[in-house]
Amino acid sequence: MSLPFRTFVRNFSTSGLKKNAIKNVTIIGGGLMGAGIAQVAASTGHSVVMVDQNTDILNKSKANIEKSLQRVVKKKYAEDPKAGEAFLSQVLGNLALETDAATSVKKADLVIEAIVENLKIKQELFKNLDMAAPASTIFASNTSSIPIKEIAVATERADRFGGLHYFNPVPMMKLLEVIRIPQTSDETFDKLLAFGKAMGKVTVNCKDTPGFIVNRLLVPYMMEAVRMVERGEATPKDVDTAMKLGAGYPMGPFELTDYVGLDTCKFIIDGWHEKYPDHPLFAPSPLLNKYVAEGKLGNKVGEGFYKSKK
Ligand SMILES: CCCCCCCCCCCCC[C@H](O)CC(=O)SCCNC(=O)CCNC(=O)[C@H](O)C(C)(C)COP(=O)(O)OP(=O)(O)OC[C@H]1O[C@@H](n2cnc3c(N)ncnc32)[C@H](O)[C@@H]1OP(=O)(O)O
Ligand SMILES: NC(=O)c1ccc[n+]([C@@H]2O[C@H](COP(=O)([O-])OP(=O)(O)OC[C@H]3O[C@@H](n4cnc5c(N)ncnc54)[C@H](O)[C@@H]3O)[C@@H](O)[C@H]2O)c1
Repeated sequence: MSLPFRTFVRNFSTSGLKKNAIKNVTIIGGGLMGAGIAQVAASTGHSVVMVDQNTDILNKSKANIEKSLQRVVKKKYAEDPKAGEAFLSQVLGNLALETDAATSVKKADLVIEAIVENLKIKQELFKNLDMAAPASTIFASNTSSIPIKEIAVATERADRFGGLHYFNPVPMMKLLEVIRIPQTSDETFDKLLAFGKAMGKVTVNCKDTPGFIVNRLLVPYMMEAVRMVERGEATPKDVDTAMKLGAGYPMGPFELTDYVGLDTCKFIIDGWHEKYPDHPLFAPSPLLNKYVAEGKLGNKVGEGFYKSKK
């Protein structure tokens, strides 16, 4: 539907930039995903506030961002180290750290939640943010598996709520799944799509169905991998080798689980098992549960199915 001319003109400032474009972004959760989202948003000219529970965690998140940025600079500015330094300081200049979520959203155009994969904790967070953020602020969750509508119900802004599902590692994975619920307004959805593109992502439009698109296909594949090992039919190493050399995947399922985090994987499966108790696919995995119980959560703690290289 084409915009009336006067609306078209109103939406553009004299500089030609879209006047209502998302500029100020708050990321709640500075873990694997939140730090990556903050890094890419700051690298693409957005003003970013990254929030986590304490300054120790935030300092570790920032250190991870700097490590990742060094890898980007080494590749992108190999011929011009000075430009690389300028890029690095510009990106870090776009990034602020905050432990108080309510303060962090005062000027936010968009809030992206990337905290633990737990519905009640996400709902509690958004309920509090709903009271602190301006009415115009859009809320989005980076959840892997929880229905966006079940998170949005904790707020009074379902029309300004959507899903932005990024992929790990965010600086390298081009895809962004943009999810709308029935109440998401066209304006909100358009802004989320435009923001994804402004971050350099290729967006796909998703309905609020279990696993959206990628995880709907990825979870069955990865769960069958772990059942194969539980049945004694193959080792994790051979399954990974087979999928890399036989199917051309950059990582096998067990390497990927270490990369994603065994805790997050367990949260996903436990959530779907609770919702669909009779579905055999989501029956808990004794092997995955054993590793999580032993604290072997993957690369982020140095060991999962494998001991981490780096
Ligand atoms: C099996 C047990 C059962 C488990 C149950 C499962 C149930 C739940 C499962 C669902 C989980 C869903 C999670 C989520 O919702 C959805 C996802 O995110 S799924 C994950 C998607 N991502 C992938 O599949 C990643 C696949 N891997 C890759 O693409 C590549 O391996 C890589 C990560 C890009 C790394 O590249 P490689 O070439 O392999 O290796 P290098 O590490 O040497 O990197 C090369 C080069 O790339 C640049 N680079 C790499 N990483 C970064 C980074 N983080 N930041 C910046 N730059 C990076 C860099 O230039 C590297 O060169 P170097 O610096 O090493 O010189
Ligand atoms: N790990 C992946 O590959 C991946 C990919 C896509 C989406 N996701 C989703 O992203 C979300 C985060 O996953 P992750 O892997 O980054 O987890 P993570 O454990 O690495 O990070 C979660 C962060 O949230 C913080 N946190 C928890 N509760 C908080 C609160 N109330 N306020 C502020 N910060 C809080 C934690 O301190 C931690 O730093 C989950 O919903 C997950 O399903 C994960």
